[in-house]
Amino acid sequence: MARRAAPVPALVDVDLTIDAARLTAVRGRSGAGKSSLLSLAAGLERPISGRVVATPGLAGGVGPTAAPSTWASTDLAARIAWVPQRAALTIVGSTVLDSLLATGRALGRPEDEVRSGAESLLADLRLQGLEDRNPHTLSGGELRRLALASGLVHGPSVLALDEPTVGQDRHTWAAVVGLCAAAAGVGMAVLVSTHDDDLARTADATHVLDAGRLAGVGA
Ligand SMILES: Nc1ncnc2c1ncn2[C@@H]1O[C@H](COP(=O)(O)OP(=O)(O)OP(=O)(O)O)[C@@H](O)[C@H]1O
Repeated sequence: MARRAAPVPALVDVDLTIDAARLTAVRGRSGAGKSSLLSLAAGLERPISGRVVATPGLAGGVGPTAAPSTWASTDLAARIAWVPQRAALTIVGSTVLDSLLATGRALGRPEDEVRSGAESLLADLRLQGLEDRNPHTLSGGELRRLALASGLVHGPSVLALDEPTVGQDRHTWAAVVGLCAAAAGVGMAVLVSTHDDDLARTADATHVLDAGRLAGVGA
């Protein structure tokens, strides 16, 4: 019988502040802990020790010395958008447009605001013309852009994006990166994990994870 390996922590001693109105990138090798960090920052998982906190001005952070968590007392889903690598997880409607409207409605935004926001996101992300398509018929890159639109449609305060530029061509890459910058520009705390040097160069701050530890600020 195979012996069970001892558990290995995905993150160790991570102390990171994610600022509002900034694009923060996390880089690191495959398996370094980037997705785990995003998942903690988005409140999807709890750390074994330490805390994930949000402050009223909406900086978020992960760290052992942070003040008591306020996430529990807030409408978490409305404040945070998490767009995972497996984008299909975030798609909830029967058509592309429906999926955006459903997300916006579920999070309590007024119908006209949701609709105009959805249409504008589809245009910004070069998805116009695909409104009536079943999301399952989209290409991988289209599906990832739709997931990004779903993350933005309710105007969250924190946007956590796991490798958002994977599968994009030159034009759609520019659309995705432009929207990430625009989200930070309107005050969101945008956190991206990425292997994409060009995306990392556009970030306001870049951190490097190495085997679960923050190994410094990278170029
Ligand atoms: N649910 C889990 N159970 C066991 N191990 C896990 C789990 N989730 C992540 N890990 C392990 O934790 C480590 C960090 O994984 P994580 O997905 O955060 O890495 P990553 O830096 O995002 O990698 P990639 O760039 O390949 O997406 C990896 O060794 C991974 O195998």
